[in-house]
Amino acid sequence: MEKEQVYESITRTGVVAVIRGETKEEALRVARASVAGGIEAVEITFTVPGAEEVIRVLSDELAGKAAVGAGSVLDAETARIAILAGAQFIVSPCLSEEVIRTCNRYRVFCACGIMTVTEAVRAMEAGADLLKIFPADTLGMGFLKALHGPLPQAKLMPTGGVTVENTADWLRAGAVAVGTGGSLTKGDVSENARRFLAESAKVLKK
Ligand SMILES: O=C(O)C(=O)C[C@H](O)[C@H](O)COP(=O)(O)O
Repeated sequence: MEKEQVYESITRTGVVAVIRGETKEEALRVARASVAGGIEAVEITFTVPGAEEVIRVLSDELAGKAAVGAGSVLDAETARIAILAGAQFIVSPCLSEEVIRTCNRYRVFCACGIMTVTEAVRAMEAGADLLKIFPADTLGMGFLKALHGPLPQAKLMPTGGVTVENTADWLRAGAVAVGTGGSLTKGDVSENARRFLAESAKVLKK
């Protein structure tokens, strides 16, 4: 999947599902239910045991329906393992130039965690495709808006503490998408996904 298509998958609905299950089976179930609810980008975190196997299964099964990525990627080695398993995008919670470099070596979309203006600029200079504001609930919407002052070109995806209730506010504040884990994956996942998408549609369809 080309980088542009990944960006489209992430921003069409504006919601990325962050999947952090205790087992492979749970991760598969939650990812499938998220996509059944309309989400088009799922991030399998590397805290899931056997995450690369989950990525391998889903990238095949969900082809044409959703982009399948890897999350909690902390180093180049993990990025390479994820890419070999078929990950179409890589997400790290922190700024790691070696992760960004590895992604670009294989032309794979890279979302990189940032929490300061300096990190945002470094991530863009290193070639990150999307900046993940993390942890978004700690930094707040004011941080996102302030960042867009000197850096209007930055593509921002707040993650951490994003809920159905605040999704539209984050998008209105200027985010191109949000990443959500706990609020999506507890209870009826497909129904939660539909509720998230109803909120993002209020902003994105205008
Ligand atoms: O390191 C990563 O891969 C992360 O994305 C960190 C968190 O798992 C997400 O920020 C989800 O956070 P919640 O939506 O608050 O559950």
